[in-house]
Amino acid sequence: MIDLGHPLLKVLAILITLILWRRWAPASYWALIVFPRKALWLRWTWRHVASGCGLTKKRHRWWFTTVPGLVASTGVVQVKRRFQRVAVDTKPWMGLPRPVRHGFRITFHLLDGQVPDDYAKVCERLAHAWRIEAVRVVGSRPGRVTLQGITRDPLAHVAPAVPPAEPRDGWRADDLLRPVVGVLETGAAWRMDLRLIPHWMNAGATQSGKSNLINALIVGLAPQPVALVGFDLKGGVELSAYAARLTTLATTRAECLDLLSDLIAVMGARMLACRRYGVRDIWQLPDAARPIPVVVLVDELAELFLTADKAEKDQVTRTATALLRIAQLGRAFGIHLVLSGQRIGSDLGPGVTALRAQIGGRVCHRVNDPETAVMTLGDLDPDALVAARSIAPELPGVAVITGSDGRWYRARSGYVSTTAAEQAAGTYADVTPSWNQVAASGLGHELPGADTPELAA
Ligand SMILES: Nc1ncnc2c1ncn2[C@@H]1O[C@H](COP(=O)(O)OP(=O)(O)OP(=O)(O)O)[C@@H](O)[C@H]1O
Repeated sequence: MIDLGHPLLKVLAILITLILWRRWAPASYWALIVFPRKALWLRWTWRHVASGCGLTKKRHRWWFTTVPGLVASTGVVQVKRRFQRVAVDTKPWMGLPRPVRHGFRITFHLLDGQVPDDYAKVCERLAHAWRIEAVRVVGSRPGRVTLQGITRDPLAHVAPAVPPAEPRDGWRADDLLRPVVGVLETGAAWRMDLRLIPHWMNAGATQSGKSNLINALIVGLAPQPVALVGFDLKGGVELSAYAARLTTLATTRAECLDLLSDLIAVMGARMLACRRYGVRDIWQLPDAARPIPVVVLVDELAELFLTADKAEKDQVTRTATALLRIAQLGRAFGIHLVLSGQRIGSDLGPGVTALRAQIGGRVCHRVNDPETAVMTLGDLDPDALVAARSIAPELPGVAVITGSDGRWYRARSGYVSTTAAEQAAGTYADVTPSWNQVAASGLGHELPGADTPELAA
């Protein structure tokens, strides 16, 4: 007969319960079992960790001790008296760690002379010291910085993006040009905010997830009153599936050049309208007079810059100049670029380097060559480069991106199959403005002086 009260059986039952709890409800297991121990340990070791990571500062303090030799243990001064003014290492004040999904958050008070970037620079050191996957700066306000410790990669499993089921359900006015395309490593939504960062570069090796991001963008933008324009230099194989929601699609270099000229003409007309109203950009225009925003999706940017002979060189120069003009002026006039490609290196010509300087939004998926990573992220932070170079091939869709706060983040797009994106494009086909509507939108609505010859033209 088994004695159910036997201590060994009790221990076994507790162990099995813990294992099952951890497996089936990892979030509550983390918050109630693992986190309290971790939080105590973080507080207990903070002085050593802060000192090891270079976050402490020397401060002079009055120090009283009954055992003078003890003060020497700070490694600063040898004192003979019991009451002494000594230099000691001061650690930044650490708030109470708070559990979050996949980790914890802690707010620190910055010591005088410190800035949040000092913490961003030592994130990798902190992650090793705390024995966790990663540490990121997730917020700051005057005198405070909040760090998030990530205990396991939250990007390993990201829920697929679900296209809105009902037409017109898909967006709110606040979401205009701010589609959610995935999740950030911190667990927050990855919003590709075209209003804040007007142009984006989407780089990555083959099979790294570039097209998936375009699909997620199509699903996010399809319900919105925006014009989507496609440049598909892969002969249309990537974007033609979404033709129902595209205002126009160019598939050859000549077509691209014509379309770029048309976009520049539209931009010129919008410029004139803004001037007539005395405003700086289309977002300051009255709602009725605001032109339709245009999002230009370019697939395989390198194809636009490759030259085989002299005749093509002229075409490429004109294309590069047109893209650069849109990148420079497009934000104010509601024309946004999303440039995708495998190679976005300076070997494609000086046009690419100049273009990059105008593109604030960066998405760097797994890349084959360091130069594309440097080209995409190089002016962000050396740590961003390291993070991009270490994206594993088995995690397509993972990328290093610029966040709305100007910092870099690891993120992963929500999986969107071509079929789902095609379906979304079909559902919202009736939202698609024609090219004539795009060109004429916003012009002539009670425009002061609309009858002037230059505008009428
Ligand atoms: N966020 C994601 N989650 C899960 N799977 C993804 C994700 N992104 C991409 N994939 C998968 O990875 C594979 C490659 O993705 P995708 O076609 O987007 O890559 P790509 O960079 O556009 O490749 P190529 O340059 O060859 O067209 C696809 O099978 C896709 O289903």
